[in-house]
Amino acid sequence: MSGGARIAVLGGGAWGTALAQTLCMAGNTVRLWARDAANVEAINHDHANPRYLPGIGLHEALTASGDAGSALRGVECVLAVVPAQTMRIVLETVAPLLPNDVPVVLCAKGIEASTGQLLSEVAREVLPESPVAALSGPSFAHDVAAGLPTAVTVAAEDLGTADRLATLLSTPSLRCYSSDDLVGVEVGGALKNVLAIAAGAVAGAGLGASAQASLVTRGFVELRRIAESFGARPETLMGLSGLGDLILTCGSGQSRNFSYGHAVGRGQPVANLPLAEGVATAGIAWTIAQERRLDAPITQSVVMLLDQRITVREAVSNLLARPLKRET
Ligand SMILES: NC(=O)C1=CN([C@@H]2O[C@H](COP(=O)(O)OP(=O)(O)OC[C@H]3O[C@@H](n4cnc5c(N)ncnc54)[C@H](OP(=O)(O)O)[C@@H]3O)[C@@H](O)[C@H]2O)C=CC1
Ligand SMILES: O=C(CO)COP(=O)(O)O
Repeated sequence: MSGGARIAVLGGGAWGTALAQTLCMAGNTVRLWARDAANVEAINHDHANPRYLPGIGLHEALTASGDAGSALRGVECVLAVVPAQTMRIVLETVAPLLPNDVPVVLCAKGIEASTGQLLSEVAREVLPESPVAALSGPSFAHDVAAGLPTAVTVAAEDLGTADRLATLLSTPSLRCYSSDDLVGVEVGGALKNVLAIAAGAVAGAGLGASAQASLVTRGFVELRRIAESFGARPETLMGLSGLGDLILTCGSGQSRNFSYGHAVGRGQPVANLPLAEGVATAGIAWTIAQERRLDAPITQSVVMLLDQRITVREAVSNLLARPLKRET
């Protein structure tokens, strides 16, 4: 169990603040780095992050800084909690400030759209000397920040590293399981966001709970197909970071990806909706599926929907009209 460690969190959004909060509540010293001065000010002086975590009072020991060097000084672990598409630039910013042996735990869920790289591959390129891990699983920031019970997986290629980090990052309300299937944990977390958009779109279009359940189930088949092509283990995909997170995000309006899809399904404007990681991941997931000749019609439908090449009803009609096949 966590307690007494110095930990840095990169990113002052909902998830970074929530993780910092639970780690502080467990007795750790957590310093959060955020680029937005108003955010830093609100965390330090009002013990709040009203933009990203409205209604949550933050622990008084949680401090923030706009200076990455100060946030990283003397830490034994770094949590990287910025959107997937900005992970590379943030890691590049902190690279000169980070001692080699300090592990970096990637907490974002996505695939880098410009390269098709997993975030662990990005991290290894930018921080070749740092141990890299990922934290993923069914966990809404608001729930974690409020101290509600949550379980996630912490994965690293070296099981000893994963075990140590799972111990370091577990708190009385956040239970961390360890795994050495880093790729499996990462890909499951990234792809479930694409499926959450699909589930939200079906719900928003009013196509019924049966359609939603079928879509999520067949979407999970695609997730497994694509993830296994990366070398993910089936049991990882059946765990917290795969099926667990799929159940959470494909069935709750609390999910930003589901909400994004819901707005698309209702024909509402999406321009001002909060971050939906699945938007960036959908295109690259479909590209990867095509390159590897993997059947992924739901992923393809999400891409076409987001490009406004098809409506939700047309997408679902097309899926239903595919040649009948055995359930594999
Ligand atoms: N929210 C949740 O419930 C969960 C989120 N996640 C994952 O965590 C990741 C982050 O999500 P979340 O915290 O919710 O996102 P938010 O949109 O709440 O916050 C994103 C944060 O990242 C910062 N940021 C963005 N770009 C940069 C940059 N180039 N340099 C420095 N900081 C930057 C933003 O700063 P600024 O305010 O200045 O723009 C903001 O503080 C995502 O991959 C998400 O899928 C995982 C589990 C749960
Ligand atoms: O990943 C999450 C919960 O596990 C958060 O999902 P959203 O980004 O869709 O809100």
